[in-house]
Amino acid sequence: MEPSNETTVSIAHVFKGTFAHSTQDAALEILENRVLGVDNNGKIAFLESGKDVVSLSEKWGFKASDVRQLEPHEFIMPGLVDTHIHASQYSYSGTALDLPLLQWLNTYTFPVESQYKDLSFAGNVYNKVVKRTLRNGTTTACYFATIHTDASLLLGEIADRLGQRALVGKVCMDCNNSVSHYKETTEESSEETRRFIQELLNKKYPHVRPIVTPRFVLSCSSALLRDLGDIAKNNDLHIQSHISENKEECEVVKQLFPEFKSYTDVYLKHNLLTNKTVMAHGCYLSDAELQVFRETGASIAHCPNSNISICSGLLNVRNVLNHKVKIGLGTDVAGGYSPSILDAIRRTMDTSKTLTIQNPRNQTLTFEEVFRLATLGGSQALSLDAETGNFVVGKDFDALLVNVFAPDGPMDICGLEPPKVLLEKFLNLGDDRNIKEVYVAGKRVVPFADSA
Ligand SMILES: Nc1nc2[nH]cnc2c(=O)[nH]1
Ligand SMILES: [Zn+2]
Repeated sequence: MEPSNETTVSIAHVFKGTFAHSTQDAALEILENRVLGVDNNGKIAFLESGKDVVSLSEKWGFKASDVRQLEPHEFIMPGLVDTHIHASQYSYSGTALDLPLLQWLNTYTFPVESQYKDLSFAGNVYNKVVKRTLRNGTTTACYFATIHTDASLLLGEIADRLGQRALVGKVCMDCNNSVSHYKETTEESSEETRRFIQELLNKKYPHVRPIVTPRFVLSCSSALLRDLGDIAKNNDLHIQSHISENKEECEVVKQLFPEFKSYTDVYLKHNLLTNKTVMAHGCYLSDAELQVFRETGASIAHCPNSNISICSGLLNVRNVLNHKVKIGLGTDVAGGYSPSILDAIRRTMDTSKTLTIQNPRNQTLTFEEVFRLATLGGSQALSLDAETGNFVVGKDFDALLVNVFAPDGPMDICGLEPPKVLLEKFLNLGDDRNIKEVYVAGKRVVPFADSA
């Protein structure tokens, strides 16, 4: 399309039909008969009434034939945000769910992760996990890789090449009593983290950034935690780790760090809780700890599949929301067996309903609230909501084009359904067959390019 005379920006895509997204005020806003334009920088240029399409075409310089008219059973929603996923554990997802956390790490996780020293092994799995998550609608992923710097850089390169927005973490750990070859010295871990950050930033990938990644308190010495807190602070970087996932883990943290008020206090005192920190799980955080999250702006990645699959616990999301702590959803592959955030949505509802069964005073989350957690909530939890998360003019267009009744898909048409019903059906019954197209920053990334 030609740039219009009135503006230097040109329009790359125009969609007309139904849009569903969340805002701070509304967990679900359905916009029918709207027209949305995406500019050549991948940003949302306008979102207006469908009646204005002629005047918009004159203003922005696109032709009527450029408008993509959605079918009645199609809609566009924001891309899904996975706030916590171990790319390196994808190879054994769907297996090894018979042990609790600490034994699970020693028996399955550390031996597999140690293999990522081999770049061809790493490249093979990392290609597959990025493609699988993109196909399932994950436009933003916050990844743990392994301790290996070059393999972690390769994950960044693959996310960039396939067009996924990603935070990528080289895992840091200088304590490991069970699989002793899978750890670094304190100096190595800090030095390699610096190299990882520098080399990833030097690539100037537009949508892939480094995230400082102490594995968790039990894998890191106090000296390493302090170094990582300093590195994050000096470079204004994101931070991710795990917290209060499992009762045995919480007990061991208490024994090893008796001088700290709580698990949260250990991270706080090592400068690891900031408004760019995301902590996975948090099943056993006290109200006082949630208050610290609120004060620091740190967020929680809720990983319900993992919490149930390795019998860790049930996070009370309602209580987290009542404390005004930022929260998004995570798959936590491979503690969680599914790479899909649609699955995380369903497990979040199941967990919430389980808590209501246990205590009817626990107010069940609504599907609209969980939709927000999976989209805008995730972007807020990763402090990326200035760029993505919903359809606000000026944000990047990260979106899914959903066809609820895709041929050979999992749902049948039984009548004309309103858009809210179509969305609810997709969230509960849909899968990648319904995700016809995926866009990240205005670029169509699914279906994959022939070269992918
Ligand atoms: N679920 C999960 N919890 C952890 N805590 C420390 N490492 C891990 C991990 O790899 N997975
Ligand atoms: Zn995890």
